[in-house]
Amino acid sequence: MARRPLPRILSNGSAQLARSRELARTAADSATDVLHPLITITRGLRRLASAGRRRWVETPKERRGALLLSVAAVLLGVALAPYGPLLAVVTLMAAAAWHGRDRTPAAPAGPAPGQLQRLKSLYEALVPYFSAADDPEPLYSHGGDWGKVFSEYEFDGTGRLAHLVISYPAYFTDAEPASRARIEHLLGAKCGRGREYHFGWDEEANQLTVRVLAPLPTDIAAQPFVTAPGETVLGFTDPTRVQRTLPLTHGAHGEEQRDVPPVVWRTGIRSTEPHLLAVGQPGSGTSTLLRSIALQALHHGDVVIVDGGGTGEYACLTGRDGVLAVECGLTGALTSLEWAASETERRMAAADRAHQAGDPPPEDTRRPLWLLLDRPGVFTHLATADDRTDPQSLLQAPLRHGRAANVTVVVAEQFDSLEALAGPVRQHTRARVVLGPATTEQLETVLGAPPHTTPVDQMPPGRGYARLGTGPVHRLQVPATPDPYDDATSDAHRQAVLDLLPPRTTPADEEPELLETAPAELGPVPEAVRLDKAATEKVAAAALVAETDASETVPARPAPEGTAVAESSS
Ligand SMILES: Nc1ncnc2c1ncn2[C@@H]1O[C@H](COP(=O)(O)OP(=O)(O)OP(=O)(O)O)[C@@H](O)[C@H]1O
Repeated sequence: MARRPLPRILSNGSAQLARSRELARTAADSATDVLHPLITITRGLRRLASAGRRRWVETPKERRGALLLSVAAVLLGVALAPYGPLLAVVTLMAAAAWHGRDRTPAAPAGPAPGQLQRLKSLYEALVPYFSAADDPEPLYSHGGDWGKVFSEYEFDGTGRLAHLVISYPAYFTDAEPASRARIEHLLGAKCGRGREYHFGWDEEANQLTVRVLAPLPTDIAAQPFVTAPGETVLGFTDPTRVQRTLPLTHGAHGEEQRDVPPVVWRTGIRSTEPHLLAVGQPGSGTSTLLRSIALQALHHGDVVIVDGGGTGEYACLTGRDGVLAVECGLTGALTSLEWAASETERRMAAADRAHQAGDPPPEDTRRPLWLLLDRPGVFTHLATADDRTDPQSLLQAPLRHGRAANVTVVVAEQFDSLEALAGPVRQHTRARVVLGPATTEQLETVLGAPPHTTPVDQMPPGRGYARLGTGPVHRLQVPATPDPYDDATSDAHRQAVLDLLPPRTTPADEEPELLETAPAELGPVPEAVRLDKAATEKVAAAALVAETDASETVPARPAPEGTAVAESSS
């Protein structure tokens, strides 16, 4: 069947439309030019008329007669004088043209004097970095033309630069992090401290775009986030790199709503960063991050918490549905992690058997299990002193096989104990978070790349950076998820956390005896899934390992020690 051509209006309609639009615009511009004097005179007449009306209204009633008489006398004089009416019309038109002129002040043609001074001094500061002695046509030279290199600039209400596009010579080594860092440091200082700047290097066009970033919101408290299973919200960031937004409530009583771009971490079978490491100075908010992750994880999975800090920051989770253990001592930590290691192996073996039989993985291998370790370095030191097993050595199986077995490991550690982290922990935690104040070197060591933003002078708690695998470095603000048992916690935040806690399944006073059982929906609790501090699980796990011959599913190959953190995340 022959194809019929489209009607001309459809085939080249958009070109015609554009042409007609252009014609209409030209006609409108010409008409405005021609009619401009008429428009001015009309506007002037209107202004004169309203001035006359105002004068009439302001004149006291007893004097209005005299005023009317004098106007009539003037009109009569004009009418009788030779060329009077003509002269009167010309005078009126001239007065209307004068009063009708456009009085909006013309926009300044360039920067204001203060702004000009800022641009000039910024240009001068960049000269040593962007010039070379043997450059025959230097783009930057002392006393040179700043207009050639600052193609766009914008100032904020306080007169400080808010946006700037800088051209630089092609020979500048913009691929070298050290060269970039020098320029970014200089611009951060010259454009005004106390703000965060984003630097966009366009290596192809030899252009650097500097943007001032708004502070991240600190008023977002813990709340149910609209995410899919397997997604965890680490915190919030700015919209420059993240397209997705989450609808959130905020404000003192959660009365306001807004959409905020989140940093979402995906875990489970398809995750490329199945485990996370969070690092910070003391008090930077890493425990809060772990609490926030635990509350989200409990929607779909079970959680084991090992708290090396020992300050009881996770007490609110003890005995809750899905919380298998909250351990603050070395013995308990070892017991729980031994169980977690054997549970990982059990899941692997069960899934393997199902694969070989051509069946889907059994239900009890699919429920996510989360191992949250806060400051495991403390237990490592204790174990070394007492010549006992390092709890971190028990993480090998969960770290190596966690993705397939639906076991996720999250470790929080302080900067000064980073060397206490075992090799496998550094190697397998490819999702990274740094909270609180940190030097560029520290950020690079943990994240594997420097952030494209300048550091903040005053870091609020829970502020930092996140990087998932080899992705971009995001600014991060963790939602406020404080310990509800802390006296310093505000009522609104306490209530927000309490609302998210699952119901208690174990009376608190039974905790020391029996920590937790597996959730009811898994059916009868298999021996290996019971976490009983009286060491029942050790026996059960040992029996299970013997039964499934774990050496087949979990290679006993020791993890490479001493892997640099930077290497593992880049
Ligand atoms: N995202 C956040 N929003 C608001 N406040 C926070 C946030 N994160 C932490 N804080 C507050 O900062 C303080 C320290 O937090 P947190 O205990 O989590 O820090 P930490 O890094 O675990 O320190 P430490 O190991 O010394 O306990 C707490 O008072 C906490 O409420």
